[in-house]
Amino acid sequence: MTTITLNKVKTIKTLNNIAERGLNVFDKEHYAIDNDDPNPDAIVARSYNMHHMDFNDNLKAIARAGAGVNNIPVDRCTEQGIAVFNTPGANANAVKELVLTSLIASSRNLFDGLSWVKNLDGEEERISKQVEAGKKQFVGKEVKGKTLGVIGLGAIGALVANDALDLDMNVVGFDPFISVDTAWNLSRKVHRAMTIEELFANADYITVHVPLTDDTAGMFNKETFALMKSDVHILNFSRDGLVNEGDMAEALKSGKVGKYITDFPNENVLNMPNAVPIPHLGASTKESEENCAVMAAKQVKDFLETGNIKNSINFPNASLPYTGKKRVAAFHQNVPNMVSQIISVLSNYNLNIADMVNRSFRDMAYTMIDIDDEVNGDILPVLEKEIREIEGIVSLRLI
Ligand SMILES: NC(=O)c1ccc[n+]([C@@H]2O[C@H](COP(=O)([O-])OP(=O)(O)OC[C@H]3O[C@@H](n4cnc5c(N)ncnc54)[C@H](O)[C@@H]3O)[C@@H](O)[C@H]2O)c1
Ligand SMILES: O=C(O)[C@H](O)COP(=O)(O)O
Repeated sequence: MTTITLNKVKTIKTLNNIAERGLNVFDKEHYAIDNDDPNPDAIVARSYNMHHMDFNDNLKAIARAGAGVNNIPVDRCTEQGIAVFNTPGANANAVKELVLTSLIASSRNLFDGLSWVKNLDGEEERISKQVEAGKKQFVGKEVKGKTLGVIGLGAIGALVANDALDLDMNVVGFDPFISVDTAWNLSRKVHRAMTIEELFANADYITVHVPLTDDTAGMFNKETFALMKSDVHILNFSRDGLVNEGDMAEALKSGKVGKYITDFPNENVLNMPNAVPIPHLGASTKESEENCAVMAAKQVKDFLETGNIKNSINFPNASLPYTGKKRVAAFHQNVPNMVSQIISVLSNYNLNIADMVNRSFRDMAYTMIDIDDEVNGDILPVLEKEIREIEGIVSLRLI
């Protein structure tokens, strides 16, 4: 359970390189960035693997400055009442640009050509002779008029799909859970595949933009390769676990898959001919790193200071204008009578309610209650103790 922190400097720990502009969101009067503090109030991270970490009792929030949260033990955070945030869309443009770059570059055999030319030596005249004689091995294909299949039409997939139309490609998209916002932003020229099999059957290039979950793990495997066109190019800027790499090696060897462009190099991929490993550069632009860091920091700061929640993946979104009145912020099980029990504690101390919000997300719920009256500091610890003792309360703050 978290403890109440009143007017003390809050500590933020970072686990990766976080852009300065983001860290500056935490003003020095109220926050310290301290990576050695064993008891931080919040963690800001990127891809750091947190599955092996124990979280301190005082930890209230973890912000992933980025999209994928498979590096965070989200269920354990929920059990401990720690809010986990990410930054939807903040790095989408950076990824889109690299996807389109790689799509064309690999189709034109640019990566192979570049490494070949770097190894040429000799006099200038000899080099140019070798170039003119050797370039035939890198004859590529134009993307114009070909079909791109986009799996996952979220922040990144939708941008890729729309821009690929401007390359005069036919675009087929598949996303059974597409959000209303994304659907509005998607060009009508993107053909909607009703099944993933339809997309596999028609695409010359496939790019995947879905999170790694139990449902999506290994979605590229020998059964699904069998449904694809020969010489299909597959681009994976999402996560390595989406691909069965043993099956991919076979598919590359047989020519079923012509190229495998992946942002997630590992020992297997480095040894696969026709794999193009990129060192996880999808989100690595100054703009994207700043967008993600600023968004993550603002969300954490707001949560710590007001209890308001935006873009959490395990707490419900909840917001109440913060007036400076004493606020009860409780994360609890989504079961009957929780709110009434909290209110009953307040009533016992004759405290009137100014405003409140209660939101639920799956099995959990979050309640914020603003107290109308000036609350005597002496009763705060008693209030805290009594509310914590309500069965089903997971974490509590009096802000
Ligand atoms: N390479 C990088 O640097 C980099 C950067 C950002 C994100 N990513 C990865 O890309 C993923 C997508 O990022 P995003 O910002 O577009 O996320 P997003 O949440 O905006 O979009 C994901 C989309 O996938 C869809 N989806 C989920 N399961 C699906 C399924 N089985 N079939 C088809 N669609 C499905 C969802 O409905 C959603 O629209 C992230 O989860 C992360 O793993 C990588
Ligand atoms: O999921 C993401 O946002 C990306 O994989 C980016 O990861 P990074 O922040 O470590 O570059």
